[in-house]
Amino acid sequence: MEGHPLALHDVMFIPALVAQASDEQNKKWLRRAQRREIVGCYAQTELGHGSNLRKLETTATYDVSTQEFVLHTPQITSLKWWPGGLGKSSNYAVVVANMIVKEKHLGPHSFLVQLRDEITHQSLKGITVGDIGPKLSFNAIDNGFLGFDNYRIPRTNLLMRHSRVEPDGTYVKPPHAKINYSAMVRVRSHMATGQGNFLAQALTIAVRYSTVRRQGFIESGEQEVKVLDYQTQQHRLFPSIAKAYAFTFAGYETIRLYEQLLKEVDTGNVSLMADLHALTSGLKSVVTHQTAQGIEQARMACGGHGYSQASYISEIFGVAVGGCTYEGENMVMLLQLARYLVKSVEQIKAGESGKLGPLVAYLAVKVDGVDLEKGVEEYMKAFQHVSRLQTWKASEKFLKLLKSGEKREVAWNKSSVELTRASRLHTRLYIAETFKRSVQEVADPRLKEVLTDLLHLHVNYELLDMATYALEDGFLSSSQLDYVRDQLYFYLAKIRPNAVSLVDSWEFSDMQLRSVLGRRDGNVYENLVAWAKASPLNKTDVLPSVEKYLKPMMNSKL
Ligand SMILES: CCCCCCCCCCCCCCCCC/C=C/C(=O)SCCNC(=O)CCNC(=O)[C@H](O)C(C)(C)COP(=O)(O)OP(=O)(O)OC[C@H]1O[C@@H](n2cnc3c(N)ncnc32)[C@H](O)[C@@H]1OP(=O)(O)O
Ligand SMILES: Cc1cc2nc3c(=O)[nH]c(=O)nc-3n(C[C@H](O)[C@H](O)[C@H](O)COP(=O)(O)OP(=O)(O)OC[C@H]3O[C@@H](n4cnc5c(N)ncnc54)[C@H](O)[C@@H]3O)c2cc1C
Repeated sequence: MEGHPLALHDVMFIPALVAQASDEQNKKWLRRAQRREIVGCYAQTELGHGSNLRKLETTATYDVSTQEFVLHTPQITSLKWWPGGLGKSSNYAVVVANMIVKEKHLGPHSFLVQLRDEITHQSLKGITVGDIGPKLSFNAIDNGFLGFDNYRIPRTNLLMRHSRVEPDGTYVKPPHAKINYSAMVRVRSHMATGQGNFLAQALTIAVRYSTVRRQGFIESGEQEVKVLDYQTQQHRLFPSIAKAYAFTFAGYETIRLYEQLLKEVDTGNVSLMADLHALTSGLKSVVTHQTAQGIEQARMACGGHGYSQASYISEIFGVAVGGCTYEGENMVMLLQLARYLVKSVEQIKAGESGKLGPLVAYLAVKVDGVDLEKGVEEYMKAFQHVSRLQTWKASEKFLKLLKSGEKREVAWNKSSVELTRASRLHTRLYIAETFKRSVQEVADPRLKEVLTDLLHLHVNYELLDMATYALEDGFLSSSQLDYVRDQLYFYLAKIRPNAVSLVDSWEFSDMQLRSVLGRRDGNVYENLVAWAKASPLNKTDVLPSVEKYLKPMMNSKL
């Protein structure tokens, strides 16, 4: 859970080679990387810039006389900073640098760079590399810094699957300007399943513990109740169980799309790139945020013991919440999706609705009202309505500011909170729709019934959470919202008997969970005592600090 120093080798280094190095280059590098003869990382972010890639400062200047690139770190802010596995483990890196050929700045490009000697592992001359120090979590990963002092690499170390620099310095452009961002798009495509998994771990711990923990009464005179029987506890945990399933289903879809994109790009078709970028930008942001919230609620649902490291939930939280920042800070990525939404609105206004992609076609179709009692399809229409309403409002705000003479960037900034709201609603619609589609495809009728209950819980919870938007233009009445509330409480109670099975079905082993509270056998109290006794502070009855500090204080006459 704390991460692994070679994680980025598998998660980004190899995928960057697969997607960006030419077949010829990969004959040299890929097998070696796959066999772990070389260990790599993905070095893009710098001390001064992470979000705004166009302003990366590390330069790779082509020297036509030697047919080499000269990598250089011009100032302190240009140091690579954060890459996982860079500090101590990697001897190679895919380095993203601003490429300069014949004095022309050609923007960020990826290079394979050797950092350390393959035998001694010592850093090479011209390279400064090290670890950036302890972090909130992920402390088994050596996130690192890296500087170059006019460090030379062969021309052929530019990853040349999509763009090339010929020996004479002729630049051959890629088929899409952002094709070199593919390693990030890949991780973003996988993040919904990854985050769903983190949320599932925390929920497994909290739900199991909530059936062991007895406290208080619902009806007087009986045995104290399992805390999972409280409606508030169910409300805290069950909607997140639904989300963990929903994120996993949505993630399967984005992984499939990414695989499809890879194949299409290889045949020169880059048409899916904009759609997948918009989709994964929004999904990564919403999923990481809701996962962090869900894990924190799971921790609190365990009361005092949730705060102990014995719960292990704090470590899961620390790792998962990193996802709000890595692979694109959430606000920044929500605004990437917003660009796509605003463009879609502009297309509709220009009478080109027919050109809209399937995920945004609903923006052009108005619905007057819904009958929620008819079922989930009507909820989908309600989600579409709130997302459409907010997307149009935010877009109109931006377009009006533009028309009034504001510069594009200023108008964008003044509309950005509203735009991020639109992106979230659009993404939550996507999650609900993929959840619905996935449940409909389940073949086993008993499984389908339980998952359908979760789906109903999800759509009621989500609609209630978006109620402000739905009430704003009178789309939903307050009596409809009362119906949604009643449905929500109905499904909380209906799911209760299946709650443990729903979390057990994720099949985390005790070794994976590392939680005293979440033990499969439920022997929480005995093991909490054993865990506490094993604390380093309990190795001796009297600590040295007693002689050193406590006694002088206690014996002092002052
Ligand atoms: C089995 C595999 C497992 C996989 C992973 C599993 C994950 C599960 C968790 C397990 C944990 C494991 C370890 C943890 C790993 C952590 C690793 C972290 C790594 C990193 O963080 S790497 C660094 C990541 N950095 C970023 O993400 C930076 C964010 N910034 C950007 O991406 C860009 O700068 C930008 C997108 C915000 C803006 O780019 P730019 O300035 O160049 O572009 P513009 O804003 O001007 O936009 C111009 C148009 O280009 C389009 N665009 C941008 N990007 C793309 C893209 N990628 N694809 C297609 N199109 C793109 C914009 O939309 C614009 O289009 P428009 O038409 O003009 O609107
Ligand atoms: C655990 C972890 C692992 C990482 N691993 C790697 C790795 O392997 N390789 C690698 O290269 N990098 C890695 N990173 C770096 C990571 O990708 C960046 O930190 C991330 O992209 C955010 O960029 P930043 O730090 O520049 O944030 P900043 O952009 O400085 O964000 C600060 C604030 O500014 C806001 N902001 C910035 N730009 C805008 C904008 N245009 N509009 C509105 N608001 C804006 C943000 O929303 C945020 O609130 C890792 C980071 C972490 C935490």
